[in-house]
Amino acid sequence: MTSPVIDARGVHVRLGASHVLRGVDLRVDPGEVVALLGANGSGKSTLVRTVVGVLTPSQGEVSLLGHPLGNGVPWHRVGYVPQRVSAAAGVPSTAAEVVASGLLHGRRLALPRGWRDRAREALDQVGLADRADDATSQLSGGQQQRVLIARALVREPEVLVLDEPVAGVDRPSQEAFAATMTRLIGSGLTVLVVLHELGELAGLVTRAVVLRHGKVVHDGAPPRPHGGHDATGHEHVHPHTSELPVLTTEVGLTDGPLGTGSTEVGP
Ligand SMILES: Nc1ncnc2c1ncn2[C@@H]1O[C@H](COP(=O)(O)OP(=O)(O)OP(=O)(O)O)[C@@H](O)[C@H]1O
Repeated sequence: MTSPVIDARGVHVRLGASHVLRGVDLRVDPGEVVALLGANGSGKSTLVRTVVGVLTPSQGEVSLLGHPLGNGVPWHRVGYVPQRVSAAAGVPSTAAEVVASGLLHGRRLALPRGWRDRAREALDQVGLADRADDATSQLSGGQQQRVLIARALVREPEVLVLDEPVAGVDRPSQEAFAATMTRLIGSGLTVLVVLHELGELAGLVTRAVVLRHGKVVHDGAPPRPHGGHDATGHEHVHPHTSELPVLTTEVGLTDGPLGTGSTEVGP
């Protein structure tokens, strides 16, 4: 039997007074592309932050690449793109420098030889090679997000964990990102990705896990795009109504992974 790349069992996470994750099991096998879906506040970010060791479960166990979370995890084989944060915070740095910081891990406190070329190659994968020497503060929010994706890719990870990687990124950049992912997945990359809509990644996702109130309510086939609402170019500008087809009906839920009242879904 294949060893899972990500193996979370019976995970509970409490943040302050909130019991956010309530007994989550999540297994991701090599080569899978698993989308994590769910309404706002259902616990998606909390789960991925727990998987990459940012948060500690109050109960349950998490293994990554066969190692229980802790010092033994080969972090250099793991890429993580957090939910949208500015790549420009703190000390002023160029896009290439931010990307190169992805080459630092564990005890590696000095950049390896050739880091500039590697950073430039990673930036090229997200269509930003020409901005390598620009200060990140001069980049738009969407471009900064692409810098963070490049920072995760520069390690040439075996597993990539992404929290809404294309939120706020324009359609051409989403397409470029999907093309890069297609190539990496073709060469064996394993992916766990939080998404609000499958969008450009729909064709790549092999399985969907839907969270609701901190519990897994679906683990199986990804929802099919329905009525065109997940299609390229669709404008997500209006709220759900009970008559509208939602992703949720595809996965047999009474409430949607995107949540009633979300503005994500429409015909
Ligand atoms: N530091 C914190 N302290 C207390 N509660 C928190 C903290 N961080 C998150 N939460 C709560 O945990 C719940 C889950 O949050 P989380 O960010 O994991 O949801 P999400 O599914 O990723 O949502 P979104 O789609 O909006 O990004 C929310 O109710 C949130 O308010």
